[in-house]
Order: sequence, then structure tokens, then C-alpha cells
Amino acid sequence: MANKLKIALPKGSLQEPTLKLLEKAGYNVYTSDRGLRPSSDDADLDIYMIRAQEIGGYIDSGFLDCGITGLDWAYENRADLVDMAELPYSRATTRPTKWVLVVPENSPIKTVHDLEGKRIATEGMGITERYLEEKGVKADIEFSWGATEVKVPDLVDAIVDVTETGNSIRANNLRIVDTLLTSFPHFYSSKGAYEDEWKRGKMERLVLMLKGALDARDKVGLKMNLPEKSLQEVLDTLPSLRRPTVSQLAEDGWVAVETVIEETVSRKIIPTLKELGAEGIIEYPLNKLVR
Ligand SMILES: Nc1ncnc2c1ncn2[C@@H]1O[C@H](COP(=O)(O)OP(=O)(O)OP(=O)(O)O)[C@@H](O)[C@H]1O
Ligand SMILES: O=P(O)(O)OC[C@H]1O[C@H](OP(=O)(O)OP(=O)(O)O)[C@H](O)[C@@H]1O
Ligand SMILES: [Mg+2]
Repeated sequence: MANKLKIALPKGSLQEPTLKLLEKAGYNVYTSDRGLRPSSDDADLDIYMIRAQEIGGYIDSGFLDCGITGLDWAYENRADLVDMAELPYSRATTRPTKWVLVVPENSPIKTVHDLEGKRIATEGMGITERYLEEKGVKADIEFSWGATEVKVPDLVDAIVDVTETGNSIRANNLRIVDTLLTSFPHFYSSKGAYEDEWKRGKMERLVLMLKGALDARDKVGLKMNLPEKSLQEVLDTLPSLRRPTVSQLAEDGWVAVETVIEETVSRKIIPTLKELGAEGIIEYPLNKLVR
């Protein structure tokens, strides 16, 4: 029988950005409206769409070989996994998710110690229990199925919830008291799959491409023609991965220079290059960057 890698992808908040990342990495996953076993253009992959909360448990128990889920849920599940890579992407931004202790803006609660004997609602029971234990605070923690923001102050005194952009916190007039955990998605493998030569090789190549796609995200390629006399000055200022590539044009006194830079610096660098006599400057997006 052909080798197959059983891989879980997160259904929910992370589904769309995860599928986009896979596509950029070169793996097209074909989802349908209700289907939870999507096909893909890589016949080695056996894909399961599973809730992020449950992925760690199924990998730990060996039912699945690997998967992408948030560090937060792997921590919450106390899953024993091989952490193959942090994949720094999020739902709406490039910022990580934070689990935060939150109260209404006008609440008298200023620090976690003010929660002694109070009530807290959260989807992350384990995260919250371990945090309170560390702080030496005893409070009633109750499980929340979501829409947790609505529960303060009438149903509970505080909540522990996920925040990314901070929009939900602002929209509900809440205030952050403390941050419990910062989390990005990770690529996790089971110990068994990691020891299997074929599966490990397959996962390592997949991780390499995923990281390559993420690394290319904020970078651009830059290419230009330059009078040779300006070359040294340009080389002195132009960022690059190692050093820029310099090649000869089919015209004496001119060279072509090529490099990779952070997209954010390009608006500063391109006008400078122009002043130094560069022409035919082109900037292009990168699909992957493997260091
Ligand atoms: N707003 C968000 N921005 C970025 N990441 C998020 C956000 N909400 C959740 N995540 C991440 O997605 C994963 C799953 O989150 P969560 O447990 O909230 O489930 P969900 O997929 O959002 O479904 P639900 O609608 O039940 O909340 C977690 O790893 C979490 O860190
Ligand atoms: O800081 P923000 O970018 O606003 O993100 C935070 C929101 O995202 C999550 O909600 P989700 O959509 O998963 O719904 P839920 O409340 O049912 O979990 C989380 O519970 C917050 O409500
Ligand atoms: Mg959620």
C-alpha cells in the first residue's frame, strides 16, 4: 500500500489562513461546503478538517500523524507532541493570538490577585487553572462555549479569552488585566510518525515549504540597471540575504544588480537608487524564501 500522511488541518478561525498558506507553499487543498475530508493535489496527504481544540489529542494518541493547530490548544490539552515548527500566521494579521484576563473597563479589579474568590468564564479551562495556580489565586473557573465577552460583569467577574486585533475587547468596553499565553499555530507530529523515516521526510519537506512561504511574506525582490560608477555606493547601502548579485549588461559601463529586501524598506530605497542613477528598477513579490 502506498504511504500516506494523516494530517489534521484546523476547522474554524484558522481554516482560511491555513488553506491560503498551504496554497502559497504549493499544496492545493480542495474543500467543499460541508466536507471534512478534503482532497488535495498531493496524493501522499490524507487530510482531516478537525477543530483546533481537538487536533493535539488525536495526534498524541497516534490516530493522526501530524497537524497544524495553535500552541494554545496543544498546551491546554497537555498533548505530548513533537513540535516541528512555529508557523507565525494568524487569522487577520501577522500578530500572535494572546489569551488575556479581561474585565469591564470600569471594574474595580486591577490585578489577578483581586480575583480571589471571584468567578471567571473561559474556553481555556486548563490555561486559566494553571495560570491562577502559578499566581496563588483561588477563583471559580467555569467553562464557556464562546461569546464569552457578553458574560462580564453580570454573569462572571472576569473572563479569559483570545484576542488578536483587540477589536472584540474594544467593542465590548473591556480592559486587559494580564496576558496568560501568546500563541501562533505550530506544526506538530506524533512521536510515532516522527520516527517513521518516510513520514518524517514528508513532514520535513512540508514544513520547509510552509516556512518558505511565510518567510517570503514581507520580502520582495528588487532588480535594476546601474551605471558602474555608482556600484560601490549602492552596494554599501543595499540590504540583501547574503550579498546582492551583480551581473554585466551587454553595454559597457553598466551592471544589473539584484537583491531581496524587506518590503517596508523598499519605499525608502527605491528613490535613493533612482538618485544614484539606477534605471529600470523593478520590484516583485516572492512566493517562497528558503534560507
Ligand atoms: N481572533 C483570532 N485571531 C487569531 N487566532 C485566533 C482567533 N481566534 C482563535 N484563534 C486561534 O485559532 C485556534 C482556534 O481558536 P478557537 O478555540 O477560538 O476556535 P475557533 O476556531 O475560533 O472556533 P469558535 O468559533 O468555536 O471559537 C486557536 O489556536 C486560537 O489561538
Ligand atoms: O481581537 P480580535 O481580533 O477581535 O479577536 C478576538 C475574538 O476572536 C475570537 O472569537 P471567535 O470569532 O472565535 O468567536 P468565539 O467568541 O465564539 O470564540 C475570540 O473569542 C474573540 O472574541
Ligand atoms: Mg474562537
